[in-house]
Amino acid sequence: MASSIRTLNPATGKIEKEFQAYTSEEINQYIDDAHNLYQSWRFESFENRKAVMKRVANEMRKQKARLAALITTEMGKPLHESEIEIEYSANIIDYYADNAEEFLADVTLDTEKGTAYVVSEPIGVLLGVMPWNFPFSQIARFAGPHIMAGNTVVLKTASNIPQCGIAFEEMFIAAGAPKGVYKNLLVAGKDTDSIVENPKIVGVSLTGSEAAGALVASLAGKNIKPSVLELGGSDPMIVLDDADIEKVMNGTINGRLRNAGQACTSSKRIIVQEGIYDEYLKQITAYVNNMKVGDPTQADTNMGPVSSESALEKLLDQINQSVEKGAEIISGGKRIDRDGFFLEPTILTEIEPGMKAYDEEIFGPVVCIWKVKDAEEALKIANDTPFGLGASIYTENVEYAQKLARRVDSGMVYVNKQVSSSPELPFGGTKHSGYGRELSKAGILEFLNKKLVMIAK
Ligand SMILES: O=CCCCC(=O)O
Repeated sequence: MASSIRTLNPATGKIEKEFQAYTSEEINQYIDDAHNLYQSWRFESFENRKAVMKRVANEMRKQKARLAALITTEMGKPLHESEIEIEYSANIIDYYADNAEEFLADVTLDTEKGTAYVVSEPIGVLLGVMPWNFPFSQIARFAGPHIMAGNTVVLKTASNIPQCGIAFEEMFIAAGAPKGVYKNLLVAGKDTDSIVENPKIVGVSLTGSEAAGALVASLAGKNIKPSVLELGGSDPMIVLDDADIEKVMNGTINGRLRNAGQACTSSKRIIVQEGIYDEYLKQITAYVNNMKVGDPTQADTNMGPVSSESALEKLLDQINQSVEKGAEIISGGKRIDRDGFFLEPTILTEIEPGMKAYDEEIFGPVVCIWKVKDAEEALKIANDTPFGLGASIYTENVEYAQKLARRVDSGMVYVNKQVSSSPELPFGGTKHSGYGRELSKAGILEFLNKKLVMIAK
């Protein structure tokens, strides 16, 4: 039987490598190793943890070309985007190596009862369940903070990027990290449940679909384990009449078409005020019609394939079903006739509730545009979603943008820029986009025992 853990190059449609899933004995052994190492790692000095993690980040930079090629082969993003992702991943790891000690310093409390302070202690072995769309940076933002905090981690990546998962672990081996601090688990999705339930796993962080998140979080909850969920999104991008069209175009290109639109924080609903609508539609149509879509290893390629045949089929179904119900295709809308899983970059307008383009997350290069009378109508559409990850607002009236930002139901609002991430800025959502935060100081605080020490007077 063919393995479900495999590299299937989405640019060619060819299987390049298959992997055998670990047995449950192997999985348990690796979790035991992580648990055993935790007994000493938890008391390791910040200086020593930092030295290990700095070497991991350096290895990543040294091996950037090989790692970027693996990302592109396994999930299809253009090579130049993969290289940026490797740099970014190394930066995240450096950020926590440099700042963890300060973030986790004891906090003295004001009390008349005596001397009291809170110590931030690690809690044990954490499971990360990470997706394919950013194979390295998603792991970095999990492993970087929590290993620096003194936890140890095991990691399950999506089944379509096994070589990226293995390569991430190789960075730790090359850095001389102690065995057990980081372990990649080659396991199929169905084995995740038993890992969450393993008594030596004390917390889980998942980035992925709503369905996967609900399942993993319910198992974690049943076993009294904390979880962080970073799930889907249908981020609104509100464009007001006085917006700078260049910023709006940059925001659309980087915020909707980068990574072939396969980002949780992609601007999936672009809501444009009527005064700037025609100019925007003209410019975005011209851009989309001139995009170079194709081989992601070529330097001049703007967009590669989507991740899989099933992802492509789902996108085509979402487009076609919406069109049947009255949505209009301004550009694209079809599969590109070549090997691999390529979708024409697509522009859709006239989208109404009841259409998949309105009701569902569109995880691909489909620019969905709404025309609205004013900011109030824009806000109504923006908040009409079960998701609440990010949002962006484009206007030259920054004061007004900040007022609107407080009325958007989301975990992040960017003004005059696409939603993105940065080591020092918190990342996460509300509603069905999940809970908890990654990155920044907030990210390292998720899996800790905040222990009170109180010395009575
Ligand atoms: O799919 C979500 C990944 C977030 C992308 C980013 O880090 O900007």
